Amino acid sequence: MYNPECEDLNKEYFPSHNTVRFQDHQEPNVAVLDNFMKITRQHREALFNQGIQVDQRRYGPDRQVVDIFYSLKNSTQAAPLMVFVHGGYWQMLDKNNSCSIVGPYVRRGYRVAVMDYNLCPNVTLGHLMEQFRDFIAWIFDYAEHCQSQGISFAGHSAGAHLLAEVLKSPGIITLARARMVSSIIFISGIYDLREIWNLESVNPKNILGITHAQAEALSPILWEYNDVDFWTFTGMHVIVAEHESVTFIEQSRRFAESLRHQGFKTNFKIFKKYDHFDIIEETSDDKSEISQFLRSIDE
Ligand SMILES: N[C@@H](CC(=O)c1ccccc1NC=O)C(=O)O
Repeated sequence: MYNPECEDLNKEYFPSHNTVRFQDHQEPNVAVLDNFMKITRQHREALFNQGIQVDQRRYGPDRQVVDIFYSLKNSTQAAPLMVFVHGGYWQMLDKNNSCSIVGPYVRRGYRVAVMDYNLCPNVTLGHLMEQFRDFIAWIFDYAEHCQSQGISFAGHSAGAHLLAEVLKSPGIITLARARMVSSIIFISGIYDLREIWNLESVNPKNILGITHAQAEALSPILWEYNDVDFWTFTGMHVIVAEHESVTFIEQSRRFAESLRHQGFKTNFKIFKKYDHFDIIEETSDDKSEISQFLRSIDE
């Protein structure tokens, strides 16, 4: 249990119920989510008015596609690559809601990959994580083909959970590949599935298709990582917003502790004033706290 004083586990695991914005709305939780959907779509549209190009690639059947954003003006094929993995409890959202981070990185000369993945219940969470490994293999092949100057990964919420796979993919990650990765940014993630696998609000009618044993096996906070020495030069950044539930903040803190304890170079930070949603929305704004932080990682 991450919040010993918790009265309602559903609220702990429903980020929209922990916002302090939209308090003049009848249902702030609905308003914050509607706003997130609207704003993040606008962020994608705005990219095309700034002369940013996109190539669509496929890493598998169905929804397994990646958009690669770049600017013809200020990036070559060998530009550093930022890869973003969206959240939505493995059952909602897509790449079109997930482009807020693109503009600032492209303006700094990066290519940015924003991916879609198959959602539950079309796949089980176990199957989704296998397919995510296919994506990891694909994106490293792509980066090698482009001779990318480096790769960074960022994942939000359930996307941060998926990202932990990068650290645990023997056979895909070689020493040379790990050395290409400058940073992995875990944003407001969920790393322990033991409390949610049978929580009706998060996993209604078990649409994730997991058993208790799988919930444990699919929890990065419980993993023992091999090849930690591959990652000596990679910074792990576990960050979380202030206006999240105690459970979300504690999951991030303990995940960071687990990574650090196992030998990864790990930074943990709570972002004041943000909630689960504007911590992503504001990545579109070069001047925001979160964008300044993301820039500081590269310096
Ligand atoms: N139904 C959830 C939505 C949610 O969890 C969520 C929404 C957008 C991005 C990430 C989310 N959560 C975890 O992946 C809520 O109301 O908080």
